Amino acid sequence: MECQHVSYQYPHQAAGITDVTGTFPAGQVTTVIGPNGAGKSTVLRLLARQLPVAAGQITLAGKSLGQYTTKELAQQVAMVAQRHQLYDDMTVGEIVGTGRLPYHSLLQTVPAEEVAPYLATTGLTQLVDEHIQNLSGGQQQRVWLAAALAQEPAVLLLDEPTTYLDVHYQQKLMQQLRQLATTGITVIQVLHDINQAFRFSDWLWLIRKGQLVTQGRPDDLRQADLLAQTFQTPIEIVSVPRLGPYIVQVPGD
Ligand SMILES: Nc1ncnc2c1ncn2[C@@H]1O[C@H](COP(=O)(O)OP(=O)(O)OP(=O)(O)O)[C@@H](O)[C@H]1O
Repeated sequence: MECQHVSYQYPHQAAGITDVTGTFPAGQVTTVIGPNGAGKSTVLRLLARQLPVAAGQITLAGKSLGQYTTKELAQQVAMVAQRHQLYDDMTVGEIVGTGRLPYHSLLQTVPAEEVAPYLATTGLTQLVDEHIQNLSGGQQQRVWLAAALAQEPAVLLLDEPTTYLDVHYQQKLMQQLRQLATTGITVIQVLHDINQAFRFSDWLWLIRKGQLVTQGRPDDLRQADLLAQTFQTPIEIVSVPRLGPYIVQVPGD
């Protein structure tokens, strides 16, 4: 997936993103990082075509995103959003089944066996008949992930997917996303934990004030000055035994 000179402004707002050109390498995990309000979620929403590009273009497999039909796009791109509508009266199995809808006609019900593998990979098999409102925030987050995986997308977008997860599931999710990428899925996520971003990504986007500061491999972008400038806070890179380089925020003068 690629952005070429992409701009977007929210109606009646100065905010948005400006002239963003960059790539999301296929079959790799790209993480978008940057301060609050930098435009990270806006980028994801443009990639999911939830917002229209105002200038420039986004391409997927060489074809402009605007040229995909809604159904084609739903088969190609899945999004795990930051906030979700809650379907209180739906069970876990039913919600995960919604991910299969782009592959069925409207009147068809989704067979349970189609949903089972995605429940299994997200550890939800035992909760299949549970109503979503009875689940914890972290369990609900896994339901949305399972629904997105059930879409069998070429591109998986995740906006702060670790927010409701405890450290165990955060780690598990990061490993799972890497595993998914090895199967050819292009993973694009927004994370706030910089160290997690550097550790579990193949490619990074640094965004600030609606602009792409730079993109590159984690090893090339692990520079204290660059990160300090992007986040406007003093940063040092220290070495932690068994973990390697670790980015820490240090008190300013
Ligand atoms: N629906 C909206 N209408 C108007 N302005 C918006 C809307 N959504 C976001 N913005 C503005 O656009 C800018 C970028 O927002 P965005 O949510 O993309 O940032 P972000 O980097 O994801 O932030 P955060 O880290 O806080 O989630 C911000 O200034 C925000 O106030």
